[in-house]
Amino acid sequence: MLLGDLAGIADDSDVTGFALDHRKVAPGNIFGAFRGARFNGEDFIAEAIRRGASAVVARPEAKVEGVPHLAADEPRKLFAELAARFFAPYPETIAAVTGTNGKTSTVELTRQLWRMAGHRSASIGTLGVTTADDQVKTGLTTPDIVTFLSNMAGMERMGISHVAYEASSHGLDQYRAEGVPVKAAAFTNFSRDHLDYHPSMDAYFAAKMRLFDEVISADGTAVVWTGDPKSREVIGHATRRGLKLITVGPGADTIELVSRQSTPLGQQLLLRHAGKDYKLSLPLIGAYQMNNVLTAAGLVLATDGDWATTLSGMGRVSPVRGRLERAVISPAGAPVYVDYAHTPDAIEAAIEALRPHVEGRLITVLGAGGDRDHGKRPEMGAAAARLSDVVIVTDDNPRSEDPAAIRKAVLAGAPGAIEVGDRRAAIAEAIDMAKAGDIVLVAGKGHEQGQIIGDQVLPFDDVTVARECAA
Ligand SMILES: CC(=O)N[C@H]1[C@@H](OP(=O)(O)OP(=O)(O)OC[C@H]2O[C@@H](n3ccc(=O)[nH]c3=O)[C@H](O)[C@@H]2O)O[C@H](CO)[C@@H](O)[C@@H]1O[C@H](C)C(=O)N[C@@H](C)C(=O)N[C@H](CCC(=O)O)C(=O)O
Ligand SMILES: Nc1ncnc2c1ncn2[C@@H]1O[C@H](COP(=O)(O)OP(=O)(O)OP(=O)(O)O)[C@@H](O)[C@H]1O
Ligand SMILES: N[C@H](CCC[C@H](N)C(=O)O)C(=O)O
Ligand SMILES: [Mg+2]
Repeated sequence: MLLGDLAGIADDSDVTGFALDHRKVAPGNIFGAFRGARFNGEDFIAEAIRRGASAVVARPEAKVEGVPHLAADEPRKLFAELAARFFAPYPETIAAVTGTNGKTSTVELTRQLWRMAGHRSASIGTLGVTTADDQVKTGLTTPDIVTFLSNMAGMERMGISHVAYEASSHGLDQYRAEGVPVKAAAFTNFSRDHLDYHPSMDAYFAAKMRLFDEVISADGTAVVWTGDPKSREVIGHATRRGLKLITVGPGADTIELVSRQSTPLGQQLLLRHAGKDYKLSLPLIGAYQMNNVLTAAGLVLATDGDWATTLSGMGRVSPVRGRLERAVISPAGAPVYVDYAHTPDAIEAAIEALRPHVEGRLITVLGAGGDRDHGKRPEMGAAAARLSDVVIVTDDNPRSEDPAAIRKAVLAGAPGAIEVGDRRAAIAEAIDMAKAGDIVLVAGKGHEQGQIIGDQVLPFDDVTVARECAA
């Protein structure tokens, strides 16, 4: 039986699919009724059955009448397991990436390195589903489990053999990033974010560690960036699970970063692998991008990649959209960079990446998102104020909140900063004040194509706006 021994389902050939939202139930679907942040899915069970649900996955306490009740204390987990069996098969080589910052970059760079090694590869994450020829948006970093599994299965049918995906802490916590055989899992770093959702930093870290404790296959390989204060703890999780281990970064065993020097267009690295030293010219600026390239290389080695091909690939990677992307050079000659930094640590990383290239002043434009972690706002402001010469605080997706109150919270950490609510006006002001030798950093939105105000999404692209302001 395809779905195994499911109590009460006599013939699972009647199962036509899986639905998480009762409005999407088609006859024969298995409905997952979960208690969420806004709704209790159990309230929609009767309606889902009226629409033809063939069974319902829900907590034992839920009321399910007329169709089999597949009960579990953690129904999202059971639903993921059953859906995973339904949608199989999947691409042969799947890798996952977790960490506070760098997931999108790492999955994208992994996809590129695999492709350069001759594989048909794809990535799933904040940028959507990316293949060599296409990019389709999903709206979330880790899509819902049905979208995730059906995309994975679809890619297998398209002949894609290698997929790297982002496992966000929300995704891991809600069992929406699993069910597929994960051969390798990477950890990038850990710092403050999402404390609106997770009750504490420990809970946030624990959500991420599910990737190593449960999601990755037992015979898989953990790839750990060594330059983070949490790296040792992650290695502990991997070791306890009996995973193979690849470490990359300072003092690492597999790819050791021996030295690094910024150059005008990138960076020169000295790497040590298997006892030998190798020079690498990386065509991307910023230490953080190097971290992500090495982590991606670790994933490629963990999935049977060979060193010579991977090393040569690293020298040819393309920039990741919205990550230290040079949008334009201002009329006065100041480069304007767009970067997706939206955590205190990322603001620091983005500014540090640009600092070696600044002769005059570094002018940072930033805001913080509404309906997200409030505590990170002053910390983001403080990081920007400490490391920049001029800070302009503006709006970044206020969502349902009062934009002025969000700016006030950011300004609390950046007392000398200039406040310009309208994002276009803020970018224009930064570009106008920039002189030759200065650099402008527009942080927070990266690749995003809209400004979310209330429940409206107004078209907005930092790169385009910067070009228009510089014209
Ligand atoms: C807080 C959060 O993560 N919420 C996600 C979660 O929703 P939820 O389970 O809490 O859903 P809910 O709206 O309360 O509804 C509960 C259940 O009732 C069902 N329902 C609801 C209404 C109805 O009429 N009928 C019905 O059946 C829903 O389908 C759901 O199963 O599961 C949904 C489907 O899987 C997600 O769409 C939703 O993402 C919301 C929109 C969101 O904004 N999420 C962000 C915070 C997020 O997940 N971000 C992460 C990290 C970003 C990063 O990379 O840093 C991401 O992975 O994108
Ligand atoms: N390895 C890293 N270390 C520190 N900061 C980083 C690192 N990688 C990326 N960043 C910062 O984080 C920003 C977002 O990068 P990226 O999109 O790759 O991360 P992410 O983990 O996918 O983010 P999200 O949680 O929003 O999906 C970058 O623009 C940069 O400012
Ligand atoms: N995945 C992140 C993206 C944040 C991007 C920033 N522009 C914001 O809106 O805060 C989140 O949903 O928290
Ligand atoms: Mg991402």
